[in-house]
Amino acid sequence: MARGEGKTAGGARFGLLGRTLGHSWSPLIHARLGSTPYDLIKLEPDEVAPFVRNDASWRGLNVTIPYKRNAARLADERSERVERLGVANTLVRRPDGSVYADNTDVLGFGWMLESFCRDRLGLEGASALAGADVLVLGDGGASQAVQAALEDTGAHVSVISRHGSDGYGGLPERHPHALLVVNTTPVGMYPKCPASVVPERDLAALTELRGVLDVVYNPRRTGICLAAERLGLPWQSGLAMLVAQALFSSEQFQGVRIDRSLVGSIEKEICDQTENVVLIGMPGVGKTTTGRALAHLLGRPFVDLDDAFRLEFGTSAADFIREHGEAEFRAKETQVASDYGSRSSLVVACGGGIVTQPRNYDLLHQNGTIVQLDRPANQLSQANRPLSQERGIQALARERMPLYRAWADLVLPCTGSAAGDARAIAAALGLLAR
Ligand SMILES: Nc1ncnc2c1ncn2[C@@H]1O[C@H](COP(=O)(O)OP(=O)(O)O)[C@@H](O)[C@H]1O
Ligand SMILES: O=C(O)C1=C[C@@H](OP(=O)(O)O)[C@@H](O)[C@H](O)C1
Ligand SMILES: [Mg+2]
Repeated sequence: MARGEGKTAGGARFGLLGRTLGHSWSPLIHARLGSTPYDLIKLEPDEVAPFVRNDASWRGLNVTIPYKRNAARLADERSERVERLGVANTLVRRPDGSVYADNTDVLGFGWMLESFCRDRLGLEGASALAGADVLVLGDGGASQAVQAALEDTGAHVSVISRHGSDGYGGLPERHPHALLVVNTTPVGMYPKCPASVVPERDLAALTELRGVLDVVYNPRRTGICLAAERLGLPWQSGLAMLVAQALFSSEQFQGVRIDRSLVGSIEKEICDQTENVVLIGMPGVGKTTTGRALAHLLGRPFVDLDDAFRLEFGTSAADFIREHGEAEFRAKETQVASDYGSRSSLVVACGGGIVTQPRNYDLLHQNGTIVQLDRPANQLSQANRPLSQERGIQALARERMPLYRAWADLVLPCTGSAAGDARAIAAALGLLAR
């Protein structure tokens, strides 16, 4: 039996049951909710029934693929939601030893939908969706939970899938009145990101669309969320659903009501921890130096994309440009940006020309807050910067300053010390220890 670490002998015990469990936020979330110790429990199919039925050491379990059906079947009693869907993500061992199954994915999505409708769409709540057209993308397990929560609102739900009668082609023609789109497919999930199952032009053509929800939470902005953001539409990643389902599970594990405002604060804590800070700006402005200082301040890994380029291709960015020209450099620079942009919790310093390629924006913003360092052009270092030397700083600034501005979530006028700039960025992003 390949159990997770931290097993407790005969005591209260919580955990996530699955077959292949990579990194999971659930232990951290449940620690905040009071369900500890919370382990990752990896079992082979033949181990699941004996563990669930006979191992008296666990008190509460979350269950993930591929065991949600087993969980529903193995329970002595099922909630109405589990009876309806045939899948459970929550098991509770009662004092008499019997096992109760619930599905808090439904409740978690319901919570996310309710707060999205209220806080982002300005509606009275999800019940205001009654009669509205909602498109649910995908027809797998997550889709079942989303559909169940939407049914309760009275919305008119259309399930879009590859194999069903209602496919992905021509959505704007078939569903011209869609008000909300919910992605339940794994398309766009790390590491194959950013990606979207619906092209941006089709979202743009849905003229009554008010918002986009995704159940995927890594990266923070999937392809469909990035598209929504560009179209000026409210969007929400699946992190809210993840935290909310954990809260509803934890309530059942402990048999108490838990403060609902914890959903927002835990979600924010995870966002703050995982979102990359990405520095852009003119060559010589101080991205590399300030980036290193910021990483040190925050205790995070630092990646300079020019260093990563040298590691990957065996030559410095400057030498590569001198030898092969700029166009070839840009193609390779995008590969490097794609790799590091999809990771989490990094401080990333870009090369000054990263903004010349529009495709790089989604790669860096999917998981990152973009910060422009700004200082007067006459203060910029030009040493070993072939493009600054050939084209002149003023010409580069004319071309790039509007792009830096358009990409930046935050513009930082440099103060004169890298450590001071690092502190100013951390403070502006709310990342200093509270
Ligand atoms: N805050 C700062 N104040 C003064 N000089 C700085 C500052 N940050 C960086 N420098 C200097 O400016 C030059 C360019 O910095 P660098 O971090 O390589 O910029 P970039 O990565 O944006 O091209 C380096 O010589 C560095 O020591
Ligand atoms: O401005 C540019 O086009 C470049 C800037 C450099 O990075 P810095 O901005 O860190 O100097 C490096 O990526 C390459 O020489 C190209
Ligand atoms: Mg640099």
